Amino acid sequence: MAEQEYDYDLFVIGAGSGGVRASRIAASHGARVAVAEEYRVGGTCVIRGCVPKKLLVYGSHFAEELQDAANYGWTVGDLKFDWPTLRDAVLKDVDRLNAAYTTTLENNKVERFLERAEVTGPHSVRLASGREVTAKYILVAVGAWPVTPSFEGAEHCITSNEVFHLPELPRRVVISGAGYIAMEFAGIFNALGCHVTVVNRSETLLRGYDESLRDRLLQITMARGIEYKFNSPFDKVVKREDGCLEAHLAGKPDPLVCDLILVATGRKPKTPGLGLETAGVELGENGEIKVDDTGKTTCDSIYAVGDVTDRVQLTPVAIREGHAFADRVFGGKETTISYDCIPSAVFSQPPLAGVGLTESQARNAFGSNIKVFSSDFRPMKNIFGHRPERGLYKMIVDAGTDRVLGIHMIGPEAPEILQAAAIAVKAGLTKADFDATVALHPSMAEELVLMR
Ligand SMILES: Cc1cc2nc3c(=O)[nH]c(=O)nc-3n(C[C@H](O)[C@H](O)[C@H](O)COP(=O)(O)OP(=O)(O)OC[C@H]3O[C@@H](n4cnc5c(N)ncnc54)[C@H](O)[C@@H]3O)c2cc1C
Ligand SMILES: NC(=O)c1ccc[n+]([C@@H]2O[C@H](COP(=O)([O-])OP(=O)(O)OC[C@H]3O[C@@H](n4cnc5c(N)ncnc54)[C@H](O)[C@@H]3O)[C@@H](O)[C@H]2O)c1
Repeated sequence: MAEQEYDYDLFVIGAGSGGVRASRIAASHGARVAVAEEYRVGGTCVIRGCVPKKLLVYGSHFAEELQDAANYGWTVGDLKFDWPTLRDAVLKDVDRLNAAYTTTLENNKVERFLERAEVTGPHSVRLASGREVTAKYILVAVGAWPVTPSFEGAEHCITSNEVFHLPELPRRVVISGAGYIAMEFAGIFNALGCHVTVVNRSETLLRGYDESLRDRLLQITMARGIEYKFNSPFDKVVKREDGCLEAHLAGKPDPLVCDLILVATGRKPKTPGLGLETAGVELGENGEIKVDDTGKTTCDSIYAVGDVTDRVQLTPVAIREGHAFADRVFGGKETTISYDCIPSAVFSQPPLAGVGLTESQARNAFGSNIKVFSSDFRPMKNIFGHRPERGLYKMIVDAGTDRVLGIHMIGPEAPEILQAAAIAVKAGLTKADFDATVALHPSMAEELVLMR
């Protein structure tokens, strides 16, 4: 088929973080672009991920601020919290962003199909309406989907897809998993006054983060009232006649009785039923699309970006991959993405953030040739608020070159502070560079330049 015979230069499946960015940039390079979205423009991050989650974190954090306010001379009176008010305000903001993303596509002349699309060949896609369209290139940016392990009664549990729409705030919540979503929602529900039990099949929470920080989070959240059941896979869930749920855990005689069970046990690439086999696109064991360094799949005309490739499931990464794809294929720019030193954070309460190697990763890579600096401090805000909680910052340094290999922190505003510190780690700065920087006082961030 000659190039001009294609309906579009680019057809993007999925208008989420990666797909919207790729569509917009490809269109700005002059490509004729269309995008299909089966749910809502904006994707997981905007509609049911990062953004509404962060707003719930903000909303729930007032509990702590209001408690502390009396120490600062404020009389706040009777405290009341109304879940529907917060929920609806958050959902309204999601609508605003959904409209903003739609406008961006319109302004860039990207044609939108608000329906599901499936691949039918190397250059063709079928829409749910039955219409078949052709494109020189297809970009698969369909993201991932929550995984629910199969156990009896799993249909009574919810996932992060539903958690933003709860009709009422549950009194008792059981959360399955101890990763990002589990720890963030454990913090939100706990701050809003729900009784929270985190149930995990292993004894590790937040795998991949520095061990001492994870341990600190565990201690602080336990003191705040969150309960943990480790090494406890779900056996079954029973819905009682009174509407309550019983979570039966393997090897435990008594079930946990609760009002809501949130399953947060990971997300899997959303490739089932996508028709990728019709174009010879190979998948990996987890259903992820296999891509080369440029995002190209095993079919020359089909590319993939974001969570569907199951590399780093973070919004800024999907956005970079979408941008780089569009620049490379339609803008003639050779852009490569560096996956080194990607900063990340868990918006737990308190939050945790890290960049670069953890202490154990550094020991694996450098043996004993590393130095570990740490600051274990009680933030001024916590002292004044009569909170015993301590922050912990760690810096991992290559003893041979003095280069900072990683920074890891837990404490108030850790993600905000870490973003700036990540620039230094990415740039390869040394511990001496940190030491040479004058502290900004009084701040928590100053601990970064005071570790000796
Ligand atoms: C609760 C939660 C909190 C999160 N918090 C953070 C955070 O704080 N920071 C962070 O960096 N990341 C966070 N993430 C991860 C982040 O949301 C994802 O990494 C990011 O959205 C991935 O972008 P993507 O473009 O790959 O996919 P998505 O944004 O998921 O977009 C894929 C889109 O494709 C659509 N689609 C799927 N199949 C089809 C089809 N066949 N036809 C048409 N459309 C289709 C979907 O409806 C979706 O809109 C969070 C995720 C969750 C679930
Ligand atoms: N702040 C952020 O950046 C942020 C927030 C939320 C989500 N995300 C992204 O979304 C992804 C998905 O989040 P998540 O919390 O669902 O996944 P996760 O990979 O962070 O955690 C999954 C948890 O489920 C447990 N688990 C896995 N399989 C299980 C099984 N069969 N039975 C019982 N437990 C099981 C794991 O031990 C782990 O504790 C994350 O990997 C992350 O990349 C990022």
